[in-house]
Amino acid sequence: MSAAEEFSNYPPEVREEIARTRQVVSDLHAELPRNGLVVWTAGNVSQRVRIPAELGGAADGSADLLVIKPSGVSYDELSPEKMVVCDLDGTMIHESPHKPSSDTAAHAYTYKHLPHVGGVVHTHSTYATAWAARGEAVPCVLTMMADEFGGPIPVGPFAIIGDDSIGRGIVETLSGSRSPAVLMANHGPFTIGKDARAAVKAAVMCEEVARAVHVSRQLGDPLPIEQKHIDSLYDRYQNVYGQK
Ligand SMILES: O=C(CO)[C@@H](O)[C@@H](O)COP(=O)(O)O
Repeated sequence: MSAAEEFSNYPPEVREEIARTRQVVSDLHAELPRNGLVVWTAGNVSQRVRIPAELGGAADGSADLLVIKPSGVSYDELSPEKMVVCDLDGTMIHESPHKPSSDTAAHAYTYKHLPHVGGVVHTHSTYATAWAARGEAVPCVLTMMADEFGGPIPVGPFAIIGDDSIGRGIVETLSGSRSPAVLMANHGPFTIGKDARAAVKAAVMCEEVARAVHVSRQLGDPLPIEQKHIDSLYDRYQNVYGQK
């Protein structure tokens, strides 16, 4: 079935955005093993497909879609055509031989309740998951943490996969934080971003700082950073750094 037939109830502009997003999400999954963030098929990436009101969307984003990987498929077998398209209730909106990721409900809940979020990533990266196993937030003791996370990386509640309890934990925890990452207790990191690439970057940085702070704590007590310095570092990195 062609993409046009697959999503024939959507206007051409939306079908084109779905196709583009499937390519983006498929390609970004390669970043997870490349950065050492996953083993086997653990972990997943999704991106929101924004549907503007003039094309049949809702002002609050509730009619948007999400594109996510198929559950349990090896990273080297992923392709745009295998990416699954769901509504923000986590329900597939097309015929596919593939079931969506087992974390689809968590991704969908996050998009539904955080309209600014355009990408979600979940991994089981070793050091971030070790902090999650202890239910301890990663303290903001590195300038890189102030840059990317604007403070500590918070811990979310223990939640069982399969319904929206993980999504609720992500939203409740991140709604009160500048951090784009949350360590779900006993499970692992979930990250958010303006798009999937930003969420993948947050996952890479989350693992890096979790490792660095862990190593530092083997040597002694890391030095705290004053809040005013955290705020100025965060502001610079978010608004000035790079080619902005
Ligand atoms: O954390 C879990 C399962 O506990 C999942 O993220 C992981 O197994 C990946 O599942 P999917 O292949 O995305 O269905």
